[in-house]
Amino acid sequence: TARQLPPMFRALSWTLRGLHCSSIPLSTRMFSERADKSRSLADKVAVITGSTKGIGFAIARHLAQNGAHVVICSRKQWNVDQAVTTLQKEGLSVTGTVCHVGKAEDRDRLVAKALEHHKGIDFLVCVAGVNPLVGSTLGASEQVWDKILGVNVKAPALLLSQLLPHMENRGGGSVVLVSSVAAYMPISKLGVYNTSKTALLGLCKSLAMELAPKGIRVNSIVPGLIKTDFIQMEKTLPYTLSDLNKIYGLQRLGEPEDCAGIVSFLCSSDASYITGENITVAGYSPKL
Ligand SMILES: NC(=O)c1ccc[n+]([C@@H]2O[C@H](COP(=O)([O-])OP(=O)(O)OC[C@H]3O[C@@H](n4cnc5c(N)ncnc54)[C@H](O)[C@@H]3O)[C@@H](O)[C@H]2O)c1
Repeated sequence: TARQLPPMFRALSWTLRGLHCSSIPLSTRMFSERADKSRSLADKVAVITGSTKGIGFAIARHLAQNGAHVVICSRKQWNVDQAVTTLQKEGLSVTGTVCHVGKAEDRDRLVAKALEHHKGIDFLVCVAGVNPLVGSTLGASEQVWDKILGVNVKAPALLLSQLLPHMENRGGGSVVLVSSVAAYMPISKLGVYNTSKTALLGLCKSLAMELAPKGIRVNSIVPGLIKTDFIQMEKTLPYTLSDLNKIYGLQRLGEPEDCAGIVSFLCSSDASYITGENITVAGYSPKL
């Protein structure tokens, strides 16, 4: 296989392989070839929740371009199939399964799917998040509290506890949680969601401390406003882009890809001495 060749021939082999993939768009091929040569995540297995679109999908693509085998998931089979097909057509090593992260049986299925590949798991990236409520915090029903805290906070911890033995088998690993600037700077009418994202910052610190002796690093990213379907509901809030530009230094909303490179880095050995950090990806705000 290409991996058994000396480095110079290996690089040539990847290039030739890329050139033969004529169905893959040139821009994607050039990017994949560039990523293939470094292959910083080669032979690693990554599980990414909520990864069939938006931030999760961008992270899945980036980790796979860096050589990882990526297992994607979300709640609908059709979305999983579509995302897997898109990434496989780009020559990436990706499989997927349906998983509602709040359901124990779905998490079991996700773990089993991930173990099909290398009999071990190296990375967990928890992206799946919900916000069914725009309204007053104290007006939120118990059902709403349970749903938001269940999916956004409890599920990452429960899924990690299921994956942990398989990460330990690999001698360590990296976990990345996805919080939000709402954790630091509450967004009005999203009180329960804000609270869930603040809880994730604490979860990150606690897990980092508990898992450090096992060589498992836990960090979180803290995105600002990123252009995905998730912020459609923000249309109901009293913000315009120019309001936001007063808050965000780089004068633009983020793209899902803005969150992907940092996750790849946090998974890689370049970040081997970084754990328990909450890293803001929000175009700079003096208010954070
Ligand atoms: N877009 C932003 O501005 C922004 C900012 C800060 C944080 N975030 C966080 O980023 C994460 C991803 O959001 P996005 O903007 O990419 O949204 P998105 O709606 O584009 O993607 C969310 C993904 O999560 C999946 N998902 C939702 N509930 C799930 C569940 N119970 N089980 C499994 N999958 C589930 C969806 O199917 C989808 O694939 C969320 O946790 C969100 O809180 C988003």
